[in-house]
Amino acid sequence: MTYAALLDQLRRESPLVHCITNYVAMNFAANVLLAAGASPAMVHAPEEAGEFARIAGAVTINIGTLSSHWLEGMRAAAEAANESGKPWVLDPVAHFATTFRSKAVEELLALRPTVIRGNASEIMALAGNASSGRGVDSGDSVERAEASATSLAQRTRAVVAITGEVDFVTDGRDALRIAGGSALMPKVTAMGCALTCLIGGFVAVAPASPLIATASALACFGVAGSQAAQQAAGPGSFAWRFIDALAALDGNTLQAQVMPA
Ligand SMILES: Nc1ncnc2c1ncn2[C@@H]1O[C@H](COP(=O)(O)OP(=O)(O)O)[C@@H](O)[C@H]1O
Ligand SMILES: Cc1ncsc1CCOP(=O)(O)O
Ligand SMILES: [Mg+2]
Repeated sequence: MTYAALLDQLRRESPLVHCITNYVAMNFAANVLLAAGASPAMVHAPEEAGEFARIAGAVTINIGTLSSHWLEGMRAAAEAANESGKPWVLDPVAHFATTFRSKAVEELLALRPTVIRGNASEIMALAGNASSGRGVDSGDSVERAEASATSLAQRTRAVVAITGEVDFVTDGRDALRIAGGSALMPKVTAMGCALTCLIGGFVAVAPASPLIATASALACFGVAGSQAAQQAAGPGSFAWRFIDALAALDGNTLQAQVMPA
């Protein structure tokens, strides 16, 4: 299965991706999924999140703007995804910052996500190691977090992706690095959150290959990010150029971004 073939499949099947993401990210993440070829739905109410998860191809859960009410919706969606055999992706935004967040993430981890995607500080802290994260932005390098990702993947049996200058993804045994992107990406809010939603799109079309599916989403961001940065005057024009670049992405460019770690 090539990365190009997976992108083709995503565009052809346009999977319904049930996203529980934060208020900051909702609009941008939905536009990222549409540009890539998937069909996003932002649904977080506990009254309907479980029911919706059953009709989606995958679920993504992001704790960026958490409240008790949202957490109830997250639990319902993750449980329904598990019961109906759908993959789900966890984005533990700034989970180390408060007791409420860290307890919520512990609870969600116990529901066995298929993929976990975070920045280096988030993944180091999730593996129980000291990190220099402050709020939603990373204070650590991907390289420093790689051992944490491997141990977290082995403990949780999830695929774990760390994003940053060069991304790293592992299932606890095999590992890949994904190059590309731009230093403008951490200057645009919700880039990481939107990427988590796109991972949901790829695992929806390749649920049996979560490592390759996750690497495909990371490679899409790598290529589109490098292309958008060539013409961008700053973070504002980068953001809309990035959406355009994703929509125009040539799948044959993806393979060159990925190397074995
Ligand atoms: N310095 C960088 N150079 C190239 N790409 C980057 C850089 N920092 C982040 N990215 C890319 O930005 C996207 C979001 O990652 P990141 O900023 O780590 O997430 P988060 O917003 O969760 O902290 C990923 O595709 C990642 O590869
Ligand atoms: C600024 C902010 N505050 C709470 S969630 C959020 C968005 C963070 O997005 P990302 O982690 O993708 O940069
Ligand atoms: Mg960010």
